[in-house]
Amino acid sequence: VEEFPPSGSNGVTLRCRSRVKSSCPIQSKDYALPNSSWSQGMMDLYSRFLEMCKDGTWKRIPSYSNSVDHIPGKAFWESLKLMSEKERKDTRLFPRNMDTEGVGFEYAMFLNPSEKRMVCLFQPGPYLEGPSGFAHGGSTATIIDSTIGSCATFVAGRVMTANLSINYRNPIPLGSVVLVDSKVDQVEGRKVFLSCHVRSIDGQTLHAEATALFIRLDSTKSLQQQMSCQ
Ligand SMILES: CCCCC/C=C\C/C=C\C/C=C\C/C=C\CCCC(=O)SCCNC(=O)CCNC(=O)[C@H](O)C(C)(C)COP(=O)(O)OP(=O)(O)OC[C@H]1O[C@@H](n2cnc3c(N)ncnc32)[C@H](O)[C@@H]1OP(=O)(O)O
Repeated sequence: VEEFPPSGSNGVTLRCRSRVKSSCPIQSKDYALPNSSWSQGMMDLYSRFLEMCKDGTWKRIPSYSNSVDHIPGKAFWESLKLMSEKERKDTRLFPRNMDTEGVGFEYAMFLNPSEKRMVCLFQPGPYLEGPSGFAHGGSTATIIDSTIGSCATFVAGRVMTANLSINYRNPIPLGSVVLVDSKVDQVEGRKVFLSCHVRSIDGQTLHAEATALFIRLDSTKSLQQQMSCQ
């Protein structure tokens, strides 16, 4: 069974590995669902975006601890050949590397396919501290890269960050909620140019702005193309 994005409300996607009989599904936990560490501000913003998903304008993007679990359709099976069982078990996406809820990266992404836009609701926890009481700039770079990267992945398929340029305008208080808003500006051959703004929920504070260049790695179809075929 393959679903993308998953339609179930429990956030659990069932998939089968090619080397495993179909009676042995793998359950991947979706981390982009509310948990008890989410503040009221995070919950309100999440509900607002869920509401905007109802007419199909926006799509909630599930978040798993391993990048291969994000790849739908044929590419998913192909990717399994490229990654051993051991690698699957022993690796984790960097922003999903902490088990305790609320201490690290709490985030959820939403995609607007027609605008080629990905937003991320981000609540940085206490283990992301840089300056006292504020998020480390590296954690801000990580969430920007992940949001922009997911946006580029949606539009172009397998990509890598070639350049990421960030201007830090105002520090992000730990435990606050910010909106990371990214979009594809231009695609030229293998090059995908994107931009991003990180703002407070009320839009009054600009925390950071960024531009990025991603390079498409191969000729696989974009996730957008794959989704429209399903
Ligand atoms: C429904 C939607 C679902 C969306 C979500 C789905 C999935 C999400 C999945 C998982 C989510 C997880 C994370 C999100 C995704 C990503 C975030 C993390 C991304 C990273 O954390 S990634 C690690 C850091 N990243 C690197 O570790 C890159 C090291 N690097 C290289 O691996 C190579 O460098 C490479 C591949 C970049 C290029 O190498 P290459 O050999 O393929 O290509 P080449 O060098 O020929 O460049 C081709 C043309 O780009 C120009 N060019 C290249 N680099 C440039 C630069 N820096 N500035 C200006 N121009 C540049 C050249 O000048 C040439 O231009 P021209 O063709 O005009 O001459």
